[in-house]
Amino acid sequence: MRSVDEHLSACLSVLTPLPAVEVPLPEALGCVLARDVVSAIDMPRFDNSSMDGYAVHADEVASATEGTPVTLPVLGDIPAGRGDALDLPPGATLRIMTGAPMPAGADSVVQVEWTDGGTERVRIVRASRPGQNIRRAGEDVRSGETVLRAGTRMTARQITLAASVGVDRLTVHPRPRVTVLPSGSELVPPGKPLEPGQIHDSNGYGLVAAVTAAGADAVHGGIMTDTPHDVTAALERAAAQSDLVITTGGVSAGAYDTVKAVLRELGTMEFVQVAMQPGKPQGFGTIGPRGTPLFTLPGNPVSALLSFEVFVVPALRRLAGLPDRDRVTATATVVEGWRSPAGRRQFARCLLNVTAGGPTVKPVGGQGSHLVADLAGANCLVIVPEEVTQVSEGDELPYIVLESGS
Ligand SMILES: Nc1nc2c(c(=O)[nH]1)N[C@H]1C(S)=C(S)[C@@H](COP(=O)(O)OP(=O)(O)OC[C@H]3O[C@@H](n4cnc5c(N)ncnc54)[C@H](O)[C@@H]3O)O[C@H]1N2
Ligand code: MOO
Repeated sequence: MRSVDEHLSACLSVLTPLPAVEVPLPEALGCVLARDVVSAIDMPRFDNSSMDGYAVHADEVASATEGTPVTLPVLGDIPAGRGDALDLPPGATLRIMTGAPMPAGADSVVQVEWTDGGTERVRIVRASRPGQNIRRAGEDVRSGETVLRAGTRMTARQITLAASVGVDRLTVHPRPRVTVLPSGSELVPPGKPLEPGQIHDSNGYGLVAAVTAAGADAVHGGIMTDTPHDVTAALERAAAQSDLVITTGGVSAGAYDTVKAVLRELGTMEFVQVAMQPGKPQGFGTIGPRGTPLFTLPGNPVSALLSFEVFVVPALRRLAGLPDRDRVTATATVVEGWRSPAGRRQFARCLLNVTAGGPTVKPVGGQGSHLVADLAGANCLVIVPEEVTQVSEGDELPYIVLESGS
């Protein structure tokens, strides 16, 4: 059997980031920048007020208190967006709004709460230091500065920055387009009645959700029945339309394991047994004229979703242009033991509890590959090394956090 790490390395070795494309800013969400973003402007663009108030000469209001207010004439208003060059002469104020450009000569802003709010004359009851309530040109970003580096993933924060510096198109690695193809003649979509021997397709729905949660674009390509013609047509269509294809089912030792049979003809595939539990039967390769990567995940729903976490999430990161990442960042103390198969790395569905004494884990019911209710109740996967057959209370084990269900 191949180790988990060997199989992951073999899959990743044929994957490279998707070719860069230029997209409108809103479409860049979730994508990884392929080119640096350089600002052509200072940010703020000009000295401006951070408060609604009055632009003043600080030395003229230095003595202002509730008991000894300073009263000055108000020469006019500067709303945000006013663009004409204004001067503040000595002995006067201009009413100014948040974000409005500072008039030449003024060196401070008194916020309106420290005044009587007058429009002809204003009574100021507190001093304001030089520079107070002024946001300086270029203090955030300098013109010519690289504000976002290639390799950065675009979230709402980076979109805000790009928009602020006026960039409306970005060069990015696109979000991978993924087609999920569940296989099995017993499968019926949820919402449809079940005839004897039939079950609902859960892998198709679960994996589309998992792909989306991983930041890629997913489509359910329809259920493939166990006929070679159906499987061939679905695989060829998916390979032509996608950057990655995921199938489930039909790859172990069954007489009707059609996916495996068809792919032996159609693609450059490797079917292996991986020393893990769940997720032993795995396949990876490329199909179609574009060499579209393809994962054949096992059909058992728990096996399919956990294999996705272990192998497909790193593959999607690679295609999206993100660096490899070790998802194990901590260990937790076991508070209730369980058994693990000899010679296989177990990904045990557990409940993680972060306590004052540190994180603890305990198993959620059974570890069978068909137990989807227990899977839904888990919030982490504890990784039990290949040589361990009994996990005991007090053991310290690494874990992967799953997306929170609460
Ligand atoms: N003789 C052997 N039998 C099996 C072995 C083995 O080594 N020798 N391995 C077992 C393990 S481990 C797994 S995992 C499964 C994987 O089998 P397949 O990938 O070929 O999947 P299927 O046989 O098509 O289905 C397995 C199971 O999962 C259900 N299933 C399939 N697709 C879906 C779906 N979209 N939604 C919900 N449930 C699905 C299917 O009905 C079966 O119950 O093989 C073991 N057998
Ligand atoms: O290895 Mo299978 O994936 O346990 O059920």
